[in-house]
Amino acid sequence: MGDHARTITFIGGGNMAQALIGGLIARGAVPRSLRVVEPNEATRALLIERFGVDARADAAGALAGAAAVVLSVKPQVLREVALGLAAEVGDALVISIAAGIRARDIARWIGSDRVVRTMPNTPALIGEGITGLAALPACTTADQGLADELLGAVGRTVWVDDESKLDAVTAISGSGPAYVFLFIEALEAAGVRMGLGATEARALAIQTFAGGAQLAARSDDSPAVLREKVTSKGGTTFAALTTMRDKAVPESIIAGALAAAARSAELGDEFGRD
Ligand SMILES: NC(=O)C1=CN([C@@H]2O[C@H](COP(=O)(O)OP(=O)(O)OC[C@H]3O[C@@H](n4cnc5c(N)ncnc54)[C@H](OP(=O)(O)O)[C@@H]3O)[C@@H](O)[C@H]2O)C=CC1
Ligand SMILES: O=C(O)[C@@H]1CCC=N1
Repeated sequence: MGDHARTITFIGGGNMAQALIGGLIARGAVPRSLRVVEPNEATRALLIERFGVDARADAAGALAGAAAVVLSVKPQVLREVALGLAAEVGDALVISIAAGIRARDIARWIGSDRVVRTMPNTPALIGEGITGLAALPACTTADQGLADELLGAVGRTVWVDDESKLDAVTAISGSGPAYVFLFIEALEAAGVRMGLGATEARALAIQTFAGGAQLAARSDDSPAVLREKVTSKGGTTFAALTTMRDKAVPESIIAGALAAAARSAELGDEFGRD
């Protein structure tokens, strides 16, 4: 971040807030310039010990002088949290990372139209995140720049032209790390079943994912062409892919992602509006 002393207040210090905070500090943010309002005492202790941030139980005064407030609580409690911040928000830009909840609902609750809705992911912790963002029209160029800088410090940023597309972003990259971990877990289990040690099976699976992803990112070939280059005629990969197709693996992945997007929209209906 350019201005290392700028105050950013997180409301909710759970898994995703910790990934963002860890990533921001690794990129040079001053720990004490990050405030976190977190009701859970054990989580507060962890935030202080691990990151050295200003963790507190009470939101009163926590937004004083803050450039932005990052709403990082579960969608189910966002309405209550935002209503409670209406008297505190002042000039702070409102950035939500909550799945599903629409920016206009947050704006109504918190009493500010300067709301940026975002969908980051946990690889932010190691600076390898990717975040989808959409801003309400009242946001200035500077507001969008601040949100981009904040989330861009922990990975890539992708602005979408229509906020509803964030449901799809959630299904691909927000929830996506969990699909990757599931795949790694399954490959590790397969390796163990074939007699490899768990440690070596995991190392093989993880490096294969990392190497495959990097190759896909850097190569001029499409993922489909790269896949064909692994698949020798009558060989082992062909045997694997035929079995995976028989078991509808590609369709299952697509169906899973569609379910995530549907749940995102549903969260907006269920816990948004009023
Ligand atoms: N995890 C992920 O990969 C991603 C999550 N998100 C979004 O981030 C948000 C948080 O998710 P996640 O970090 O996984 O969830 P967590 O449950 O880990 O974190 C939420 C934290 O907020 C605390 N909290 C509850 N009520 C309040 C309150 N009134 N004021 C302040 N803090 C409160 C919770 O405490 P307690 O546990 O005691 O209730 C908890 O520590 C969600 O909206 C989710 O959709 C977005 C992208 C990716
Ligand atoms: O599972 C969830 O609802 C959140 C949003 C994206 C990742 N985790």
